[in-house]
Amino acid sequence: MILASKFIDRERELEFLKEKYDSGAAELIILYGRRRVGKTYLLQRFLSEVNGLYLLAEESETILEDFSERLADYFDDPVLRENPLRNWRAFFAYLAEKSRKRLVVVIDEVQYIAKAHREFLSVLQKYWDTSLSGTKIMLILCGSLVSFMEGVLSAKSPLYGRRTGAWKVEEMGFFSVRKFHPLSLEDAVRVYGVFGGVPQYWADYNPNIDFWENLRRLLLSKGAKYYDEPKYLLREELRDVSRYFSILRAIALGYNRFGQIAEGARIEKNSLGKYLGVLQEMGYVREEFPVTGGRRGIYRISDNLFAFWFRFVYPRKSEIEMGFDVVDEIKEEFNQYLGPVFEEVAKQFLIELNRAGQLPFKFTKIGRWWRRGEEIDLVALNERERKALLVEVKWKELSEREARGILKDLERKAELVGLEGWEKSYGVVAKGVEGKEELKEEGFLVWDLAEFERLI
Ligand SMILES: Nc1ncnc2c1ncn2[C@@H]1O[C@H](COP(=O)(O)OP(=O)(O)OP(=O)(O)O)[C@@H](O)[C@H]1O
Repeated sequence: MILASKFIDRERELEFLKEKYDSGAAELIILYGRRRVGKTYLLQRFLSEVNGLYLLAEESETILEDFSERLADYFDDPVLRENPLRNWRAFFAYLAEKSRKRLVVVIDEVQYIAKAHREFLSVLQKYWDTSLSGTKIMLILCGSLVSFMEGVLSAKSPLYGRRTGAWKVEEMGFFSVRKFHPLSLEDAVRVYGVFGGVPQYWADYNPNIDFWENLRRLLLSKGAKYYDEPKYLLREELRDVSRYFSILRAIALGYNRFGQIAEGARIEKNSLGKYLGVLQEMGYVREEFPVTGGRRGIYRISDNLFAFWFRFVYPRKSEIEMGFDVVDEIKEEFNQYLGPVFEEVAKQFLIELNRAGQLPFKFTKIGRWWRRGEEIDLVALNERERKALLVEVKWKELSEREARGILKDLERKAELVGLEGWEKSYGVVAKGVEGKEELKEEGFLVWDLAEFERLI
């Protein structure tokens, strides 16, 4: 694979890999994460720095023959070329033999091997214990089936206790994916709302054409590359997706509490927990609690593409199939959809400011707060210093009057949070805020998109 010149972020991941490399000792690393999140790209980048062997398992009957060929090429071994490895024992024995010096071997899409060759992991375990662990190999197993990979990490797996490191590659944050294209911040928020922090989608986004035209081409027409993406991703991991579909659809429509979801998705309460657990493990759903604590959380779709798709695409599939353009219909609700998306972006923004020491105090916790119909978009706390920052987030241009109204209401709501005796600061984040400077002079914190721009 040829690396495009632009490589964005992933510093912590690269550092993790390099540290393991520098140990010089045998390392068995598990690297995993959602499809299209950039695992292969990261590993290719790492390999371009340290040199090593990249083996991609394909869904084929001839994985071992293919790997033999790759090994024969890499080590320029004519004997191996003539006599391909016959089983996984021979494969690991060969790697052990070659690992007297530091040798990095990446096996990508490892789930395909484990599916076709059930003995793969236990043979690896045996060879790890008897020989590989005493060599200088750095073996990286990479996979995109999150449920499978978490199984590999679990106590029941043959590799339990052997692995020397594991890393789940997560989506990128807004301020990272933003670097893909020179978009206005407003457009970047819209793209983030649809594609989240998944690099592959951003790489496919064309900044030279209009946002909605991009969606038509990538998502909103039959046969488009991501037209059926969530269905495809779920089907890869799960046998029967229908119940998961109902649950995701219910959450996307705004049924967030456990009981509401059961009702909306028409699923018995006593089996809903299991399904939600699986969706959480795969990273498509998360449970959120008020920042000040609470036993009962609300559920949200944590993958923006899923949130967008289940809200806007799935219910319009028959229109799209018939070739209708659904953009105008989606436009009507899209701004409202972006509300929570912008809250998430604002949260990441505050985290960046916090890291840079640009807030009145360092917070150690941030999240939403709600109780009995009242809610505050972002509450950042330092419990030891008893300091709190309370922030409302609005995806719109605010007049000074509106901003004042919001801040006043925030002061009222702050009384309900239970922060008596705490030092409190109040703030607002919006697309734009009229009278920003006056409000700041009065001690409020005010950020708009122009301030975001300064951070980047
Ligand atoms: N750090 C990055 N910087 C710039 N572009 C990236 C980065 N990571 C990923 N990409 C883009 O996203 C694409 C998909 O990444 P990659 O193939 O590594 O994903 P993956 O997690 O291996 O996916 P899959 O599991 O579906 O194979 C890359 O081809 C590249 O265009």
